[in-house]
Amino acid sequence: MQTSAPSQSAAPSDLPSRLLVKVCGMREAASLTAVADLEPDFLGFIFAPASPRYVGDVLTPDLLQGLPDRVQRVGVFVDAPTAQVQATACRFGLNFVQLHGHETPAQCAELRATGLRVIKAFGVGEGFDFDALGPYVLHCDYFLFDAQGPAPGGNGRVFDWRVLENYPWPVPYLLAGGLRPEHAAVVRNLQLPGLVGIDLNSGLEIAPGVKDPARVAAFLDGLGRPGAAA
Ligand SMILES: O=C(O)c1ccccc1N[C@@H]1O[C@H](COP(=O)(O)O)[C@@H](O)[C@H]1O
Repeated sequence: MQTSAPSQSAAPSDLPSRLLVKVCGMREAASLTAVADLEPDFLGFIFAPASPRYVGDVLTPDLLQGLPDRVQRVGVFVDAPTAQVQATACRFGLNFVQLHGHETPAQCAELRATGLRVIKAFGVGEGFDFDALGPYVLHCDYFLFDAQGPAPGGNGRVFDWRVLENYPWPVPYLLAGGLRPEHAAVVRNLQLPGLVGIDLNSGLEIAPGVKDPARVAAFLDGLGRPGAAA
């Protein structure tokens, strides 16, 4: 177990026995296949047009439908209308939506009512107000904590993870923000309440949206995940 859950967190039996790994910002077929072979728990696809990792026309539903079922497909959206998120999720067979903008608790609830699972992302800075998360607690499957930066996500910035020592809610969360292979050893030993997984993105790229499978493998190796080979 990678976490020490406080009394208000999910019961230990609800938490995975190892850190979940999401690799985000996948676009083209070659690196998608190579990274999927490394058996991440989630693969993320950016549906925010302003992102350099925007899937655009490069990603086809066929490409996603070819992924193994054990890999959860996550669509990342920034302030997109519910109907658009839902239609995209349906078209690409997404399991999760990651909401990386100013989406409300009501929108999280609406999307969850359609059967999608919801990850709500928050940018963490100094003096982060955990109370602001309260209205989201009943409507999200996971939270995701990322660094604040000029863009809504994908900034490649690491925040001070010690802020999360005071995490007070029962919703499990993923840690994101500028994670690179050299962080793996530290991440592996993090003891933060509620932490169940990590999200890897720009720190593992050859170019925006093109992941380097060797760097992904190196991170998984550093986490001590067996079977992760380049
Ligand atoms: O990656 C992007 O371009 C992006 C754009 C808009 C919203 C979210 C985005 N990515 C998410 O950002 C975090 C942190 O990424 P990084 O490691 O700092 O590059 C991660 O959760 C991505 O899913």
